[in-house]
Amino acid sequence: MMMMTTLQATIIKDLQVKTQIDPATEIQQRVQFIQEYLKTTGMKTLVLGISGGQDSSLAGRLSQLAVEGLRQTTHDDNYQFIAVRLPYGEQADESDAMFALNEFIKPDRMIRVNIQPATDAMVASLQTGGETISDFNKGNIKARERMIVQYAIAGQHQGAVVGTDHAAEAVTGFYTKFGDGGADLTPLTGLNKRQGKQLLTYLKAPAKLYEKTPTADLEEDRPALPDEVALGVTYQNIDDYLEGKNVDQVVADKIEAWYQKTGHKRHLPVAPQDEWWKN
Ligand SMILES: NC(=O)c1ccc[n+]([C@@H]2O[C@H](COP(=O)([O-])OP(=O)(O)OC[C@H]3O[C@@H](n4cnc5c(N)ncnc54)[C@H](O)[C@@H]3O)[C@@H](O)[C@H]2O)c1
Ligand SMILES: Nc1ncnc2c1ncn2[C@@H]1O[C@H](COP(=O)(O)O)[C@@H](O)[C@H]1O
Ligand SMILES: O=P(O)(O)OP(=O)(O)O
Ligand SMILES: [Mg+2]
Repeated sequence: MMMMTTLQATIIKDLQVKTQIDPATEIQQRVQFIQEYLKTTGMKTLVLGISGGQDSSLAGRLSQLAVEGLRQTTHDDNYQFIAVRLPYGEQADESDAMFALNEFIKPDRMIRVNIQPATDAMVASLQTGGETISDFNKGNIKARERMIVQYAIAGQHQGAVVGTDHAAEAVTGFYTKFGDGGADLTPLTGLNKRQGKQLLTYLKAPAKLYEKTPTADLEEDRPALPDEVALGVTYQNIDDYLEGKNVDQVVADKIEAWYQKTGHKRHLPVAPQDEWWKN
């Protein structure tokens, strides 16, 4: 076991993680944040891809609660949440996504777009141009196609794209840059994975939504690859680390290596005047 290091303390501060949370307060503040963002920007809708996983279930429900509250206080029915199903062809766990939508999120509207034709066309065009795309890299194209669809829908409906990034993903940079990392607002920022579960429990989400194994499910060679296998550390490890608890040195080293390697994802593109990347 190691004691908390300076780097661990810096990461916790940078990612704005609280050691302990009050779920009711977190939900109220995060819903209020979404509402203030819409009112201040003049945007009317929220757009978010729903995979059937924990994070989009939580961000989706908070989005729906936010627009319902706005409709009540402003009497403006243009405030709407648009949930988007974005399968690549037939999604193996499609029933989980529909369960999340119908039994918990209950969005105003649902749109389904199959990202397979666009993804495959891009890979084929790259092949024609002389670039053979690996299965892993194709996975990132899928995540970016999902981003394109969400922005296309947002563009049609005065919408803002909601991102599902949170501290337990941000610390390892475990998302596709400008793919699922591309969004207008991220209401889950600062939460770790178990705090997300606490919020879902408070919201009376069916347990299977937060007991599901987290996966990006982007690779065809390794379908439904658990995030924890890809990362080499568990979310329990990551959550403990982010709460300032003692974790094994080997675990801390792995988390910190991911953090250092993915700093570029937590910043805007680098300009000549920037210094942060030299650290
Ligand atoms: N669970 C999830 O949330 C989720 C979702 C999607 C992807 N993923 C995972 O996230 C990872 C995404 O893959 P990735 O990180 O290889 O691809 P990425 O496209 O997100 O990031 C790599 C790209 O970032 C740029 N880059 C790399 N190093 C840089 C640096 N030092 N400075 C500036 N730019 C730099 C380069 O353009 C490089 O191609 C994969 O492991 C994937 O499975 C997880
Ligand atoms: N199959 C999917 N349909 C809709 N939206 C999806 C799908 N897969 C991923 N998403 C969105 O991307 C983020 C990130 O997913 P990770 O599992 O964390 O990689 C997810 O929250 C959805 O908004
Ligand atoms: O982003 P999601 O909803 O797919 O959740 P998870 O990361 O747990 O798969
Ligand atoms: Mg997922």
